[in-house]
Amino acid sequence: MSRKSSDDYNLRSMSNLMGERRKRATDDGERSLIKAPSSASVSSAGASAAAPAPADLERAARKQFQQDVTPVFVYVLAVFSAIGGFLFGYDTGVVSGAMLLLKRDMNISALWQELLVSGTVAAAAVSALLGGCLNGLFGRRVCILTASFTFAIGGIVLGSAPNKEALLVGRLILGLGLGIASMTVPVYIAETSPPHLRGRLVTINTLFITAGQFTASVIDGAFSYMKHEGWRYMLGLSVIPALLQFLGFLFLPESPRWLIQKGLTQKARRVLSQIRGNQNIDEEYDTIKSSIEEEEKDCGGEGPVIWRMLTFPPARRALIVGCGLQMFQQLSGINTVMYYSATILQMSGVRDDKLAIWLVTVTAFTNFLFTLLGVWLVERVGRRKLTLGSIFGTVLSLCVLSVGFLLSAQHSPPVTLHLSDPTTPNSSCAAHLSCEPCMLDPGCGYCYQENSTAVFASSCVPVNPASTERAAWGKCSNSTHLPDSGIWAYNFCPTSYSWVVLLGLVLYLASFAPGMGPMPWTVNSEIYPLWARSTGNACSAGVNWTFNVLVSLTFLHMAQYLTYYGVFFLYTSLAFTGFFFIYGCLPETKGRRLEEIESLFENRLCSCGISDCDEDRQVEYIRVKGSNYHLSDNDASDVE
Ligand SMILES: O[C@H]1[C@H](O)[C@@H](O)[C@H](O)[C@@H](O)[C@H]1O
Repeated sequence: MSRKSSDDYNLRSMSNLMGERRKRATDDGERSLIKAPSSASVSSAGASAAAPAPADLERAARKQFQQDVTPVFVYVLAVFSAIGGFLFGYDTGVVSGAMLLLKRDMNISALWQELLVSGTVAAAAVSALLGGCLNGLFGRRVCILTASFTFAIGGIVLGSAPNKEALLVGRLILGLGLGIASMTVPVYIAETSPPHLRGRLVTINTLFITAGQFTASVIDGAFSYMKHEGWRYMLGLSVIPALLQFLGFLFLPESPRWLIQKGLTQKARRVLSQIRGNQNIDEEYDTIKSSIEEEEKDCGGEGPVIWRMLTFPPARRALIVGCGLQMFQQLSGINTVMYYSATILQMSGVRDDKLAIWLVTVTAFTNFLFTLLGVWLVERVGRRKLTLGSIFGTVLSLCVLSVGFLLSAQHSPPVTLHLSDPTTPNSSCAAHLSCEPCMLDPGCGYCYQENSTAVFASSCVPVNPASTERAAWGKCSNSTHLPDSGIWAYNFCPTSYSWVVLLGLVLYLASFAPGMGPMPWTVNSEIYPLWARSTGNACSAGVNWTFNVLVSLTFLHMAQYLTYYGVFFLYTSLAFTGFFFIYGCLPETKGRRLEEIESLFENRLCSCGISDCDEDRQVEYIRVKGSNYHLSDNDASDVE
């Protein structure tokens, strides 16, 4: 029934619109569009020479339809929801700067640092998975309220933490909020947006993630000047946006789709008309309702949702696409690149720590700017082309980064003075012959002086157990840089090829941020049928967080065995594999109603089969299935 009613809805809407359109066609371009038939359409429709092409009619009608349905409230919902994205970016980004101060104030060991950073991400992975059940049971609004409340509590615990144990508790609480927010917000935005804006509004959530990361880097920079306790402000400030979102959501409505699914139809009707402003919502409401009823009959049988998804081919294909996208997003190394951008900048000759912190702000801002480009592009070029173009650029820029690291390693400066270690005689540092192996050894660092000749012999010396910012002994052990002391390079090597790495970094952000950054979230919010949406998003968000923690935790260890360029070549090959996955599996979802998208995954060709997935084939497929805006020959005369 729903396919039929969905067609009726689309045809009726467009017929009405076309009628009105003719009356008030003032725009010359569009008037000629309606009047001028294409030869192809004439022959295909078998109509007279003056008849408009169905595709042209559809395009004009769709454009008008879209202009008619964009009330401001839709943007208000999206922005308040996307504060969840802001907190995601802020809380994951701020910790690197806070850690520098915490190391000083609380003398935190390397293990505890790792726990404080990765504990949050690991907790997010678990709570994203649990978030699926919570969403199904209590709805999107309650989940967003819970997440913002959790963020606020986490921020308060962190800001007032008396010791490292309390810090860990605060970071774990934050992680719980992060997981729920990351899977709920895109779903809520997608379910409340009109189809023609859905991609853009969901992508705003990722824009807010990058805005949160940028703000975190600014706050890190500003509070790094505080002698003591600056970390309290850095970690505690997230309470403000969390409370803002909490208060906002006390007044914002539940997703109408969830309400209909739960049988709360009167309320759903009220909410839908509130969201759509003064539009007539009858047809949209009927279409959603009948699709949900049909889905309920046709959703893979009995048992837990995840089991039904795995055994029902269209839902299983959607799940593979959704989780695959999130996995390849993280395997492309975004968080390693962001996290190590300070190191990359130090390689390029930035020696001043404070300046390096501020330059990280520039990296974060670049990420934000290019995500903004993604917001602009997503409804113009569509999800598929944007993601493919983005991952292709990401592969190329990862190649540039890897070559930069390779050249730097091959021209690594030598160790000219091999000192025997007075305090730790068994240290491996004395054995390293050049900076590269010395820097990759976690126990050692390279001590040198810029442009020095033999006067200042460069050496590989053990790191100070209390702080990686100094050597255990020798010229680089002094924190107050004396005129004859050296430069301490703990995780980088001086190189004249740093410009290649810097170029790679800029290209990477420019390619990754518009597509691979936001599209996995956007696509996941729209590809699952309603009965599987919470679970599908929970799984894919869980995959995102799991690979996030895996990639960040393994980077340094892998670099020890594979070197920096080895690891970046590995990311290159993983991203290259991702390109083929996306090429073969990702259908175009632009402009379709959520209820139509499921049918894209009924087609084996266009979802994880052979790579033949171009838009024309999809359009044809859906036309044959009779579930799209496309007009058949008869429909064209209806519109006339
Ligand atoms: O989409 C986001 C975004 O690209 C962020 O910059 C990144 O840190 C996240 O891990 C990712 O999920």
